[in-house]
Amino acid sequence: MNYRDVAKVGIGGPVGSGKTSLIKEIVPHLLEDELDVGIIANDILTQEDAQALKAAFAGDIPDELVQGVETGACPHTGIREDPSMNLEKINEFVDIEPKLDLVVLESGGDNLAATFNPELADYFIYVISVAEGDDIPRKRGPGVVEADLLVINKTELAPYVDADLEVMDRDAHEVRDGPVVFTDCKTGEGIDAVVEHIREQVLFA
Ligand SMILES: Nc1nc2c(ncn2[C@@H]2O[C@H](COP(=O)(O)OP(=O)(O)OP(=O)(O)O)[C@@H](O)[C@H]2O)c(=O)[nH]1
Repeated sequence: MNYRDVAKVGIGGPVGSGKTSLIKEIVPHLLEDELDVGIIANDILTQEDAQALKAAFAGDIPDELVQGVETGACPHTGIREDPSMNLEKINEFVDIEPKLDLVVLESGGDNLAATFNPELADYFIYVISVAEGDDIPRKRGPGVVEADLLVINKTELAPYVDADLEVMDRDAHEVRDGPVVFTDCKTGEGIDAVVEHIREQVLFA
């Protein structure tokens, strides 16, 4: 068995939009489904996201199945043009845990153009934050347009940053055909809907 048999969910989006927080919220639901899950965090030069995720899942996921990939200057390159480092890491995971069901891949901060190579992610979730401004969807970034699922996070911050969620919803549906879910990782709002999409589209497809 190798990485080709393991379901792979890529989570991308601009710096600070809430990718790590989303993983912390969705993975416990997948573990409740008794799935064997691995996590890879692509980061520029540090292991910061990987360390945060290791700490979050200590005792629930073996340490060696929560790993960082240091991509150098541009994480986007690591998930798009040359996914080999990530694919090697997934193969290492499968050697460690042959029953592995799913790998969640986070791509560290990048611009609106970050998308996943189809070989690396069967399902691509793009996370933007309400706090980045309600005009983000209509800028038609490839992540927003092409992702299998668009997650618009930090909804409770909308009143503080003058963001109109209805406008974001309308614009998002105008620029893309796929689903859009609004989430708030602080309260857990919308997390069930994200998990349901993963179950339906990736795990039990
Ligand atoms: N208020 C609020 N804060 C959030 C939410 N989601 C994440 N945050 C906060 O936003 C900050 C960035 O969240 P992360 O999950 O680290 O974002 P990220 O996209 O993984 O960041 P990078 O890996 O640096 O690109 C943290 O301080 C989180 O606590 C949310 O739904 N609401």
